[in-house]
Amino acid sequence: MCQRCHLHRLVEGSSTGNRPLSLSHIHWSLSSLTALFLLHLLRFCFSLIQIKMKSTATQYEELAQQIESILQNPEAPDVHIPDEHIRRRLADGGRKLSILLEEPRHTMSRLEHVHFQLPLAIIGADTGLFAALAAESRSFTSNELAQKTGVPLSLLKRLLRYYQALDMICQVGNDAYQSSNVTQVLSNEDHADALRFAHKIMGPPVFSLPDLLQSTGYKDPTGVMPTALSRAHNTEKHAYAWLGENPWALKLTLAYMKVQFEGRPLFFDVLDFQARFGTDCTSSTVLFIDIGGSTGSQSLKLRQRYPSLPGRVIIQDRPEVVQKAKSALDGTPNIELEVYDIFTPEPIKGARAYYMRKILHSFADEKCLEILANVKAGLTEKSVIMIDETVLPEEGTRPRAAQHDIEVLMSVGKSSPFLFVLPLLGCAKERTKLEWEQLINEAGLKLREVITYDAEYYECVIIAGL
Ligand SMILES: C[S@@+](CC[C@H](N)C(=O)[O-])C[C@H]1O[C@@H](n2cnc3c(N)ncnc32)[C@H](O)[C@@H]1O
Repeated sequence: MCQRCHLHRLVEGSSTGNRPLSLSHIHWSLSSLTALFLLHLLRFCFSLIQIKMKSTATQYEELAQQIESILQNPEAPDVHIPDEHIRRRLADGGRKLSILLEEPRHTMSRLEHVHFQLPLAIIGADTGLFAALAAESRSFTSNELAQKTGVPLSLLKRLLRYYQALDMICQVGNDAYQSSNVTQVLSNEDHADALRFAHKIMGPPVFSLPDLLQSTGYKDPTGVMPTALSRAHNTEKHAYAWLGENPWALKLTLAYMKVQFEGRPLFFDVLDFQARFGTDCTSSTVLFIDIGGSTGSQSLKLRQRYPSLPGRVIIQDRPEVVQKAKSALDGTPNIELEVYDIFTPEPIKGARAYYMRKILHSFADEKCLEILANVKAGLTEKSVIMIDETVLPEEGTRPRAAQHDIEVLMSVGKSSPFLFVLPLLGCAKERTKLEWEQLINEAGLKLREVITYDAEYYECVIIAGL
């Protein structure tokens, strides 16, 4: 008897006065009722899941089609995403989705080969292949490219295969290669130097990091000499002193520093410097001191942004960098250069703004306190210190900032050998808001504001004063 009939009989029997049902019978019948109910519920859920799966599958199919159509015609006007926030959500989502969809073999292949990309990209730059492709918007045959680069066809074809597979160039036909947005980026000489920095300067330390950490029992190596970088380059010097003695490395490092800020917002985009710090200035007012200002990109942009703002703009840096800045800023009016060591008291008093971008992240807390004490010596009531740095979120940091933190972990150490035996005392690092607050308080300064100007990279300007 089916469960439905049994239920019918049960109801019928009790209402017609038939033979009374025993307790065990009733119990069994109730169980059957429950089972029947569950069976129906299960069927219902299953059909819902089927409908849902169908609609989800349709949605995925549609999404895949949309993505494919964007990829087929990346230059189409509707592909341009003017809203930066949406662009970032799509890029982040795409990257995370691609990883989420990986089978184990994909994960392994990605990690096993990720380090091929950098040296291969450098080969494309060194041979002039990327520059040749980027010079014209048409496609090229492999023969044409072999002639332009001087790379034998047999090798070139293998390189071209790799570059198209890794999306560094486009292949638009059997033997037709064209530049893409990535090729354009890689064809620029400053960009190639930044890649050479990542390869020649940061490559050896990062590959030796597992052994180094293992040999020290995974002690925090930041702020400690020797660093992964100093060991890999066989020097006892701090990274900046080593750069001073190696012009080839300084050239690549300056390119890297320059390139990493290209196309990104500046603090002036959210903070009106003139209105905040530039009132009542005369030509003799010291307006802006760019401490560790390198070849002066920020000072230059400040001048361009406020062309009629009077006052002195001064870059202070190490001697070899000031030398480079002289040629980089050749002929730029209204920007002065001064050799200055941040570990000595600031020689210029009463500037409106003492600005430091990407300086303090290279030093351990106690070194930062020395630097801040030196700057503080120059402050008056009207002065501010502007610390332009990454302020790491406590959760969900994007790759770039997290990678940068590892970069400073490998690169910069203390100059005091005494502190080598006290490794936990300090660390050069990207800092969270709390860590910045603690550092500024400890320096005896008042934290006035933390202004985010580049949310994608957590870049902020931290304003402090007396
Ligand atoms: C990471 S770079 C930042 C450069 C520049 N502020 C920018 O954001 O593009 C650090 C700078 O600090 C400078 N620097 C390092 N040690 C220094 C010292 N002891 N005295 C003065 N400048 C120093 C370096 O030469 C370099 O230009």
